[in-house]
Amino acid sequence: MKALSVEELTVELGGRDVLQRVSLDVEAKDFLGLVGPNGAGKTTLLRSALGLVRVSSGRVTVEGRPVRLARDRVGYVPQRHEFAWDFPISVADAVLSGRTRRVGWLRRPGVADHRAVNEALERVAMSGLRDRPVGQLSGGQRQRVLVARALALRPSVLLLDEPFTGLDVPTQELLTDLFVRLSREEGQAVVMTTHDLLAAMHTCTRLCLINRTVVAAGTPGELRDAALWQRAFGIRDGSPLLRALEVD
Ligand SMILES: Nc1ncnc2c1ncn2[C@@H]1O[C@H](COP(=O)(O)OP(=O)(O)OP(=O)(O)O)[C@@H](O)[C@H]1O
Repeated sequence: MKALSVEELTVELGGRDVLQRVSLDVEAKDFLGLVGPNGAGKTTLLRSALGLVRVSSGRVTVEGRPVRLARDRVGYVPQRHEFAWDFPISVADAVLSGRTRRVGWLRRPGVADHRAVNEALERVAMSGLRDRPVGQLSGGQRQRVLVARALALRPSVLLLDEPFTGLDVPTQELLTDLFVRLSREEGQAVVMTTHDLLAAMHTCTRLCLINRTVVAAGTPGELRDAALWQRAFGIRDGSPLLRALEVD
């Protein structure tokens, strides 16, 4: 069974098709890089897998079930600016809030919830800052909190929206190692949007080039045709990017 399956998905926003007949399968153990230019519909695609956007046609399923029945199986790391950092809560409580879909708004968190929070904080090396108000964190620390918040749900699909933006190299490496381990060793499906194409080529097991529709998908080795990248990004022949990507 596919961890995540997108079939002929069309999404209309503001009177136009932002996604047009997008189809994509993600298996457990995949670390999929979703790449494309600004406005290509990457975030919209992630949000569709969370049931946060109205689908015009097509469907999205998680482990064979419609997303509305599988919300507790999908962890989401939004772009950093989307989180309410001025909310007066501690790191541990922010991470615990990731369990809401499992705990519900009314039930008090139990032992399993606190254990999941502790484990998630450890995985992003943030245990030492668990009582710190989130408003006092640096950008890299905030990103690690968002990742821990998604992991606290123990999801089978982890969706990451530009997780490396503005991070220093050690934090990028810590998170890259974590995402690789989660997918390859622990069998989660990880889907990441990114503008860092070189890093995606090196770390992702598969890439999907998207520009409102899927231009190409495959392993990095299968995407060595420069024409695909030119079509997805609208870049010219001989662009330095094509050389950097070593495509021809
Ligand atoms: N709520 C909305 N109403 C109308 N249009 C929207 C809405 N949300 C997004 N869009 C439009 O949908 C398109 C795709 O946006 P989306 O954020 O999914 O792209 P993206 O690939 O993630 O872009 P970026 O790389 O810049 O983050 C854009 O043209 C955007 O303006």
